[in-house]
Amino acid sequence: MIYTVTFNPSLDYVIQVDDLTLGEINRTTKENIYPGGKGNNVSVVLSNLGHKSRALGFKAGFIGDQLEAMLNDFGCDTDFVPLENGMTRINVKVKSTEESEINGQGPAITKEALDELFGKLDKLGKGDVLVLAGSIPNTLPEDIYERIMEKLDGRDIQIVVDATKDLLLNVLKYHPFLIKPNNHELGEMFGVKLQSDDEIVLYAKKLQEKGARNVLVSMAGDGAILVTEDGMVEKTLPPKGQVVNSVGAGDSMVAGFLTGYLNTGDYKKALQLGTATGSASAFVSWLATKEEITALLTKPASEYGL
Ligand SMILES: Nc1ncnc2c1ncn2[C@@H]1O[C@H](COP(=O)(O)OP(=O)(O)OP(=O)(O)O)[C@@H](O)[C@H]1O
Ligand SMILES: O=P(O)(O)OC[C@@]1(O)O[C@H](CO)[C@@H](O)[C@@H]1O
Repeated sequence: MIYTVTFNPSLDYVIQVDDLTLGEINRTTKENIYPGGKGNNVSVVLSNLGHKSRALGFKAGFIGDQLEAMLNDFGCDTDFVPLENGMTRINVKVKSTEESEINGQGPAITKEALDELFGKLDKLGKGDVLVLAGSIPNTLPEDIYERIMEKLDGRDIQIVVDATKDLLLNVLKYHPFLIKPNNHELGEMFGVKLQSDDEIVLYAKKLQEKGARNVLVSMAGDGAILVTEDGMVEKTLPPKGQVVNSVGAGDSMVAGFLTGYLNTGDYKKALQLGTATGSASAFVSWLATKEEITALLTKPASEYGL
């Protein structure tokens, strides 16, 4: 079974404001509300690609209830821990001449609620896949992903971590199956600005030296570079298209990569499917469907087990 964990899920309010001006009343020309949070997005796209998963995390207030209902409508199984106080956040994504995002702080997570989540995670075992994705509310300790991985260490669970800075660096000693920083996040972790593919590969390998098994570095419109545990270094370029909403492109890439890998056991195919899935989501108003993804594949979908 695949499990995703989103510590700070959201509803995403995606609005088009043609000419955003700070300090003025701005009017939208388009608005939509989608379920959000990185792990939840991975669950939605996995479901679109035919993989069942269970979305874990926390929900609070009526926004949390709505989030869960929307995820269930999109075919995702959820098992959220309810929080007694606070409200699941609403993240605002503004599409104008540029894309801007305002992400909420999110509700406080109590020790009891955290224990309940750990109780659910304790049931995972051999053959399960766990995706830990996104930021954590500032009420939680920075080592929370590390604690989860320490608890699950040695159970033969394939763990994917999509996080930044110390949240990611601290888990590497537990040998995550896959990590997916983008090129900016990779540079930030080492305090450098990465200028070339060679530099990206060099720093991806440094993350492997610290314990990561496979490192997938996404580069938005420039595609992605994968460095695998068996020494393969592979770059893909994204298909051409018009970006409509790139929120969730990275999460889609993770879902596509996992699907490709689980269906074929082939890292190269996983990278190709991951790239097409990321781009397919960037080219539509929300996370891509299977049809939208397969339309961007250069080989028959059956080659990826779809
Ligand atoms: N402008 C674009 N054109 C084509 N493909 C894109 C574009 N932006 C993203 N993608 C696809 O999505 C993948 C992931 O994108 P990106 O590197 O932006 O991830 P990210 O930074 O984790 O994104 P997010 O946090 O918004 O989900 C890219 O490797 C590419 O395949
Ligand atoms: O605040 P975080 O956890 O870093 O990111 C949250 C978020 O921006 O990530 C998703 C896209 O990847 C959105 O659905 C969501 O709003």
